[in-house]
Amino acid sequence: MTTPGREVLWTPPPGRVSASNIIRYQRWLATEKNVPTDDFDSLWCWSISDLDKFWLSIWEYFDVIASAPPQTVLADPRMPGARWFPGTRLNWAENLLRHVDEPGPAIISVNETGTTGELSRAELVAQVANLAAHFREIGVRSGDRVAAVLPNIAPTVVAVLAAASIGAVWSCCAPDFGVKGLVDRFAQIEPTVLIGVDGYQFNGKRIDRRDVFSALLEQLPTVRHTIMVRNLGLEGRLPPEVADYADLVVGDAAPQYEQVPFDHPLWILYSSGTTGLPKGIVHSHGGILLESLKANALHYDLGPADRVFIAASTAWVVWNMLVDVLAVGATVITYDGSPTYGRPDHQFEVCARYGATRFGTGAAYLTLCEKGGTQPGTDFDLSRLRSIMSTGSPLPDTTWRWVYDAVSADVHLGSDSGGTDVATGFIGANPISPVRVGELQGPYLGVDVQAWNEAGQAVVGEVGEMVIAAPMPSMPIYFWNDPDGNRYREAYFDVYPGVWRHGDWISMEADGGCVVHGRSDSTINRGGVRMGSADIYQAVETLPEIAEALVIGAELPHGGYHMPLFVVLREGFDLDEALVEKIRTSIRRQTSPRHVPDEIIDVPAVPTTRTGKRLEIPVKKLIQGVAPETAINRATVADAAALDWYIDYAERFHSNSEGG
Ligand SMILES: CC(=O)CC(=O)O
Repeated sequence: MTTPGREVLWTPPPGRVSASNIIRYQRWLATEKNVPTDDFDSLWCWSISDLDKFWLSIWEYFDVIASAPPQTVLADPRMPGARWFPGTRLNWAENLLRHVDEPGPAIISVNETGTTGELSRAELVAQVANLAAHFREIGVRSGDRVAAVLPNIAPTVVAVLAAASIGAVWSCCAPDFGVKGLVDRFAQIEPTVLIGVDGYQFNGKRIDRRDVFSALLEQLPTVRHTIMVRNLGLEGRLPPEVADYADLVVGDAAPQYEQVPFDHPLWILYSSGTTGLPKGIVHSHGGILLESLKANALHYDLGPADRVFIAASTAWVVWNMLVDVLAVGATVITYDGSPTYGRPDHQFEVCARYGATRFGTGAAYLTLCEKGGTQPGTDFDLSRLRSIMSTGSPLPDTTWRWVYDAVSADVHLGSDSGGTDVATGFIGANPISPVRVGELQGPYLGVDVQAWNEAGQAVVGEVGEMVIAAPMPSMPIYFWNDPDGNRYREAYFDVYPGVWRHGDWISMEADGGCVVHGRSDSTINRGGVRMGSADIYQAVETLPEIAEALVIGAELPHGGYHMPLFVVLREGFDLDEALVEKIRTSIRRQTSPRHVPDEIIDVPAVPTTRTGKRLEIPVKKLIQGVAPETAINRATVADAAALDWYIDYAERFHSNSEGG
């Protein structure tokens, strides 16, 4: 539901606005390019009205290192297949490692019990150069795939930079993946190098993954070279064919960067793959570089004095976004362990201890801290924290308020929505507009984002399909093993040819902000009224009795419709009549009577992907009678046992409806 005139929670102080990168960029645009803009909205309007000038301005303003300067910006604007900066040659890693003379470390490595080390900027450059020299020595060539199963630790950052520096294509999974999940992804891309880890830690336990590494290797016949990172320092010698990472990053190799075409593949990320084999999403050196310069400097206001902490799994695109902060010279704080180690607000403890100026996390984590009654602003010294990025799912209104009450009254809280598909946001934070409760501050520069009604018209103040009407440089260059581009087209362009449909419901608000209402492909459409699940979660998950919820609407044979709401109760509560009524009332009041579900069911857990997205579509399919093996790929589920309850429920639901 859109609410006009949402309450302003934070207004950036004038001194902070005038010192921001985006204001400096605006001044430069006015004086050097004769493009005067007054505020964020006018800057955004200009950025999408002249994509060529906008993206060229990003290239020039940030002085991209390249061997051939751009002659043309957007050579072909058609989607899919837009062609950016043809003829230029550059390297993403070279541009990320250029800030070697700035003060402060490049990487601070943290695990559950404290710091495990720091890498200076010069050390990072040297380690990357030595690992890259090893890759060259063993015959890895531009375009070869380097696959890694590594946690969020410094060697992972070194390895992605080293692979990219020679033009090899990087692909990483987190070490908590099982063998099947790893094979599903890596067998497709036929890597020549596999980098593994002896183990990782989680909640005080040291988890040995050497068996998984061996089992994976057996199923990847293309791998010619293996490297092990001894993260836990587990006893025992490595088999002779496995190189020890620690030996490969020392030496005196000079940095050397292979300059590649703008659209040369940088890394392969994966779609969630909940209903099929995960799709390999391929991004380019140039696209990711320009996007990270723009987003980190202009939207997140980061520079060399910043320290960015995100305890993201390496399987989540947000980890790639963490590495990308090196593009503006910021320090990366990596984290290996449980994000809630010892106490729910442990991540704030890490922010305080290591002086993070920016903290990125999932909305669900902030809500967990809120529900746990934590007061990080009182318990820890968060005086250096300037901004928080909440992403992954919409942030409930109570959590927006909690951040300002319990974390800091003077922090720039941004809720950002984008995805693996573009390795950035489409809509989210900017440092010069007010922060309003429940609202993303606005579109990202250069992103022609619109909400379309059913007639395909752009609407304001109404819920519509989120579309991106013009290309962005960081859109995928292609999907892996998709020679005719069919899978790419089906993923984004099957509804509106030539226009990217992302699959989210949003509203563009009259005040310039945006609201995300949930996934449009899991839309609840009851009697012709389309509703986003996020509005229902907002009404339900703010109740103290409810820990989490999942709602779906399933079209059934013969025109039937079933809309169950699954709730996980907090300890000490029962789903009695009174609570059922309370939930219904909350939904009715905060949304509308049509949003009230048919049934409210107490469940042990909400199944999610490994990156914490609720599995609405697979659960909907189960309830529509799709066989479990078709409805869901279990290897992609964070806790496969959580799903079994829904499989049983769907069976019971079907036998009851057949019987009745
Ligand atoms: C930036 C994002 O939107 C990250 C995500 O896909 O969760």
